[in-house]
Amino acid sequence: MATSKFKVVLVYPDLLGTYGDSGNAEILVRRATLRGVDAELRVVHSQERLDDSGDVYVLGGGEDGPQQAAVDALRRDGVLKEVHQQGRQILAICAGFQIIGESFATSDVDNVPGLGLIPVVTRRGRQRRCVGELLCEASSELGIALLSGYENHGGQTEILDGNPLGRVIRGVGNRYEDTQDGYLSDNVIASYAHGPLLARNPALADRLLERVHGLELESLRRRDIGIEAENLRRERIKEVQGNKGSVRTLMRRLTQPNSRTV
Ligand SMILES: NC(=O)CC[C@H](N)C(=O)O
Repeated sequence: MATSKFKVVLVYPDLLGTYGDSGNAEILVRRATLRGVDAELRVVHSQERLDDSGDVYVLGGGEDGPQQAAVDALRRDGVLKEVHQQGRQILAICAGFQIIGESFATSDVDNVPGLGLIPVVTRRGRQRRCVGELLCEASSELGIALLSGYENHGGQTEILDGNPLGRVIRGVGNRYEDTQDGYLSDNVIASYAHGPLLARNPALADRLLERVHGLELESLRRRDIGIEAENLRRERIKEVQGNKGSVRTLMRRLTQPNSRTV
């Protein structure tokens, strides 16, 4: 860990906080605390210098204007790039995902330089916006069967090198041309899924915590978690399945023993 206390840094919630994405940071702190970890949430607004002693940096979604303001401020600040190079963990949703890539488009500008932390480019979509429930099969290395979320974006993201977070079962994800959502590397988890993503998929929060160097986690007892998170997850997955496909097949995958979902 960067210091003796586990620290989650919520990056610019004044600009990047659509659909309750700031909740991802709260969930990380909560699930660490439940395991006896001394954890702290540090909220940094866009007028402040970014805290460079975080273990996880959380970026949410945003409309085009705030997204442009956020990338300008983050470039000037320089800390996110530094901590990424040092291997600290980053969770980036939607606009946050686009910002950490090589470039993205807004409704006014075709090619806004991103921070260049991950090799993805986002172009303006020519088809309708991607709006609605998003359901993905998670990358097998995560040991989670399904990821549930909600997407609302115009940008279309192409991965130039590396792997997505998941394969899209329902919805669009990165772009219409393929069935990928997000990006996964040793220290980046990115996705188009709001929800917030970690509220709908607490097992992903745990995988992220497990990636933090030096963080010792006691196992989480079921009674500490409550059944709300599981119910929310099931309800959203069932909702998607109401439109198309077999509920039974998906529910079986959701509850399969090796899925490690909680
Ligand atoms: N929900 C979002 O974060 C939207 C991201 C970006 N402004 C787009 O429309 O593609």
